[in-house]
Amino acid sequence: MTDAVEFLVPSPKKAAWVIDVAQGTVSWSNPTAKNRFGEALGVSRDGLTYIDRELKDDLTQFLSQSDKSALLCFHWLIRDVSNTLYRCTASVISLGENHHGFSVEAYVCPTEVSNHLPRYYGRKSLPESLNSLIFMTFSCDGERLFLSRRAENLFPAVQSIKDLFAVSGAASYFIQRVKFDLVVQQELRLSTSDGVRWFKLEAHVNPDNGNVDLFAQDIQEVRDLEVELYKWQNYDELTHLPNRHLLYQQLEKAKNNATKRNRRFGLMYLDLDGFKVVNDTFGHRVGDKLLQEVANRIKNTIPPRSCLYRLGGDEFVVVLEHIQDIQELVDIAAEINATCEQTYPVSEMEMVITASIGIACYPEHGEDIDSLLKNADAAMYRSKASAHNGCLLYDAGMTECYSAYLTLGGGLRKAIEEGQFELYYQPKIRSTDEYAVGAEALLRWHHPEWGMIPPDQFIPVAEESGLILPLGEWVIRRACQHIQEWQSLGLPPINVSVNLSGRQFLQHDLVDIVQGILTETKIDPKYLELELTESMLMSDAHETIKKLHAFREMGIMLSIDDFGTGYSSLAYLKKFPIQSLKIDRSFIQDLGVDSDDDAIVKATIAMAQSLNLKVVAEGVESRSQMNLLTNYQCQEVQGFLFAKPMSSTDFVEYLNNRGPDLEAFIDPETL
Ligand SMILES: Nc1nc2c(ncn2[C@@H]2O[C@@H]3COP(=O)(O)O[C@H]4[C@@H](O)[C@H](n5cnc6c(=O)[nH]c(N)nc65)O[C@@H]4COP(=O)(O)O[C@H]3[C@H]2O)c(=O)[nH]1
Repeated sequence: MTDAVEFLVPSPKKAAWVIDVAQGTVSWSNPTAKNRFGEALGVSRDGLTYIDRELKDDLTQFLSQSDKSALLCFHWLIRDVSNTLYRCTASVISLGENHHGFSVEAYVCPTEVSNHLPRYYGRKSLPESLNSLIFMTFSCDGERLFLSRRAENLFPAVQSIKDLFAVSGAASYFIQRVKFDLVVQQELRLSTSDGVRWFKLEAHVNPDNGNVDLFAQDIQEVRDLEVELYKWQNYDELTHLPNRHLLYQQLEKAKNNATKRNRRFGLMYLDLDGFKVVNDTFGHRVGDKLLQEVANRIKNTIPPRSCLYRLGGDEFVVVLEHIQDIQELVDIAAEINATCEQTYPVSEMEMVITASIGIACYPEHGEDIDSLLKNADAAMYRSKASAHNGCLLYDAGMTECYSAYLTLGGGLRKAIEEGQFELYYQPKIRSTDEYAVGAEALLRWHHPEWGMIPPDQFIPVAEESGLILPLGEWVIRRACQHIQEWQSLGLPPINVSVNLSGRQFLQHDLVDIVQGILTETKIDPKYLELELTESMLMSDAHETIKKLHAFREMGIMLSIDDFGTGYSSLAYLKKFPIQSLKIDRSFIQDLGVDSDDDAIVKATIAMAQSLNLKVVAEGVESRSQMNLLTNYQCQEVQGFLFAKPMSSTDFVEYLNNRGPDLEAFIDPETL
């Protein structure tokens, strides 16, 4: 195969030499010939290089065929010092009066050709000797005169030279060139009995009769290889999308077009949220399948004038040319977000994955390709840090945030080691008597330089980097230690809920870790509650149910957080052994103002009760919201109306004032 490629792209430094036939010597050779062939050119004796005896005889005989020999070349095979096969092509030249020689050039010879190549041609038996090659002769008018056996098999219907060609325009051009140049070499597509294939053609006009001798070499395999190579360099193997290499090319073109025509084009940087977790948990085969599905979905969502690229991993870029205004980009990104988040049936699972998108527009957000890419990337990171499955348009302040985001990752690691984290507690209030009967543990990071960093900003970074696993374990341990401390202070035992992150929930030994912490802190498991989100339950129902049952068997309470923002299917929730659900604060916010939210909250509470689930409303800020929730028989509430999250010390004081008396205390589990 390599031979064939080399054959088509001969080295710029061709080996060439001249043979004096009468003397049987190489009378001149260029350095390439000397270096490449050494003694294969001939044996050195008395300062001369003598060619092989047999070759001398053949050349002499060839010459003796009078003038006819000059019309064709004499060919033979030779091996270079590294044993590579070359084809020598010798043309008759004059070395003085009645003194002839040969000018020789050597080309790498593909093995498949060498197998069929006769030692020479140009004698009477020429056509017969060429039967295994694709050789044809046409009259000066292009009429078929002779086809070798192999040519006959390939082109049985050919009557005229132009019938050979797949494209008639190419035929006329080639024939015209042959007429003018007399010797033509060209790569063209011919119509064979096997379909259209690429050939390397070599045509010579016979000066005696004007006939055209045509040699063809089938190079379809080489072409296929070249196409493969192009695909390999420019397309992603998994999704078949164009890759980074083509992206840069298209961006350059898009920029030039936009500058010339005073137009805009847009760039979207897409990164899947938590894809690493999918890969780590379900393996690369499932991850790959999911990537293919996502890529297909995005491809079908974007407008026809745009193009999707895969940069690698879970990163994609969309380029959109001819944008009228920036809002168009935002709308398309929102559409991508919406289609991405639908479930994906992968390996008999209903998988969920979302994408964070950063948008940059030329020329507003960068005048060169690198700045545009960098800024779209920064916007994507910003979007990911604020919430998953969102999109953000770049603005100049983001580059700063971006570097802060990157340093957060490193800072997080140090923060765990240096104990910069603290758990705050927000009371959960029983609606009937407004006593604090539980609390939610909320993580706080006291950064030595930046002060308090809210969890919304660092939890996504911790998720992405995997640091959520040690951090999440620390949260569960610390919450259990506090439960134990409060009980030893004589406070009524209350239930404390801890948020689990998606990646943490997928951790294969999570059940063992929690069991270890319970044993270590010696608390009754019923006082620990794990808050899960709907999307965690959707990823792999079978594994999830197994894990949830293991927690339930240990006596741990389970709840669904942010209910209403995901699948909101109560029927689906029936499958899981959970005890309560928390209505997301976005529904509570407009309670009494937005009748839709009222209806949703009312229906959720009613349905949850029919499933024997406790309902907690979060984000209660006003008395009117509280009154409505009590009316709808929501059992517990949480919100700034009662208390903001507070440190453990403050919470102890709070419980002393607002918690139920020990005697009057009702065990939360009996609610
Ligand atoms: N506007 C308003 N907000 C209220 C009100 N009542 C409570 N909140 C806030 O709502 C969030 C409730 O927590 P979440 O939905 O689980 O949402 C949490 C949770 O998803 C995540 N998070 C916090 N701690 C942890 C943790 O230890 N592990 C994990 N995985 N996530 C955590 O960060 C999110 C945000 O936590 P926070 O900033 O502490 O924000 C808390 C809380 O301060 C109210 O009346 N009005």
